[in-house]
Parts: sequence; C-alpha cells; structure tokens
Amino acid sequence: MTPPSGAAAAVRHPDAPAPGELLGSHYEHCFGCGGAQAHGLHLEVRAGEGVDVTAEFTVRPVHQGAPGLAHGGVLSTALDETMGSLGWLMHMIVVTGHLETDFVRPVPVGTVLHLSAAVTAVDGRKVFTRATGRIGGPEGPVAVRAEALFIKVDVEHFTDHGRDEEIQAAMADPDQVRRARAFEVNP
Ligand SMILES: CCCCCCCC(=O)SCCNC(=O)CCNC(=O)[C@H](O)C(C)(C)COP(=O)(O)OP(=O)(O)OC[C@H]1O[C@@H](n2cnc3c(N)ncnc32)[C@H](O)[C@@H]1OP(=O)(O)O
Repeated sequence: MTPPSGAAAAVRHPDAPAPGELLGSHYEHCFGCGGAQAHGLHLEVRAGEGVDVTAEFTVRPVHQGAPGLAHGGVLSTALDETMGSLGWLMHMIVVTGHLETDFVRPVPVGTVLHLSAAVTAVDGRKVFTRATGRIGGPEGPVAVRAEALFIKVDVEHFTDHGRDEEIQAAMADPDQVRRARAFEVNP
C-alpha cells in the first residue's frame, strides 16, 4: 500500500465539483450511495478543496453485527464508498483493488460516522487513498481508518461484467448513461 517512489500527486480536474458540493449518487442501486437501496448506507459525499471528500453515514439497526453495534464489513463499505468517490474529483472511474481497514473503536447503532478521505498518490492507473471515520463529530475520536488501492477502469468494465438485466436498465436511463460517459466525453 506504499506508493512507488515515482508516484505523482493527485490532480483535481478543472470540472470537478466545487468544494462543499454534494457529489450525488453514481448509481441509484449502489449499496453505498444509492437512494433506491432501502438498507443501503445512503452516503452523501461532499467535495473537498483538493482531491479529498467528506461524508456522513448514520448507522441504522439493519447495519448491526453484534447487538447494538455496527457490522465491521458495513463500516468497511462506508470507507470503500467514500474513497471510491474520490475518482469523481479526478474524472476517473475507479474500482477497489485492495482495501484494508483498522477498527479502532466500536460504533453503536444510531451513531453518525463522520468520514473523510483523500488521494495520497497516483501511479498510472493506480490510485492510492486513505480514509478515516470519526464518531461524536467531525473532530471526534477515530473509530475506523482504511487505506485502499483503486484501479482506473473504462465503462466497459461494468458493461462487460455486470449482469445483463441491470446493465440494460442502466443503459435505458439517460441520466445514468450521461453520468457514466461524462468522463470519457470530457476527459
Ligand atoms: C463508479 C464506481 C464507484 C465505486 C465505489 C465503490 C468501490 C467498489 O467497491 S468497486 C467493486 C469492488 N472491486 C471490484 O469488483 C474490482 C474487481 N477486480 C478487477 O476487476 C480487476 O482485478 C481490476 C480492474 C481491479 C484490475 O485488473 P486489470 O484492469 O487487468 O489491471 P491489472 O493489470 O491487473 O492491474 C493494474 C495495476 O494494479 C495493480 N493491482 C491490481 N489489483 C491489485 C491488488 N489487489 N493489490 C495490489 N495491486 C493491484 C497491478 O499490480 C498493476 O500494477 P502495475 O501497473 O504496477 O503493474
């Protein structure tokens, strides 16, 4: 997870969302950010000043692992989704290649997890990222932290591998196609 010595700093795309702007969901059925997923995380991610974002995730009873506590895999998902959204600031479509999470404090149901993530380096198609989740406020103690390697892919990654039913539905939605193609038309 250490970027190679030749890795570059991340570059914010000139057409990236303005600092403070909500990025919006990339797919309404996404478990991380989609509004159509009843039990999803419903993450709303906001652009930062650089190639960084913030987000909030409210832990609900459907996200439990142990009684009254968030499931660790769900917390990893929140970190994953937050870091994955960094691609939007660089106009890159990325998928997670490697993700590692430290669970530092238990996170009770009802907690708002305050997430922040940033790109630490870029090396060709490889995007190195880091994230933390704090409880009790944006400056509260760290409950979870993660590092992840994302890999830049083309839209064909999804159309070639996704189940036909969902791909056809997504392709029939002009908003979804516009979102998916935005980075290719306006790289
Ligand atoms: C719009 C989307 C928002 C997403 C938000 C949520 C994020 C997600 O959860 S995405 C879903 C989970 N991830 C996936 O399903 C990805 C599944 N994996 C794959 O499809 C492929 O392995 C993929 C695309 C990551 C890489 O395959 P491929 O395009 O053939 O690239 P490949 O040549 O193997 O690797 C490229 C580079 O990355 C490195 N790499 C790839 N995977 C890893 C890994 N797991 N660990 C370390 N390095 C890796 C390779 O070593 C290579 O490095 P180098 O350029 O230095 O030789």
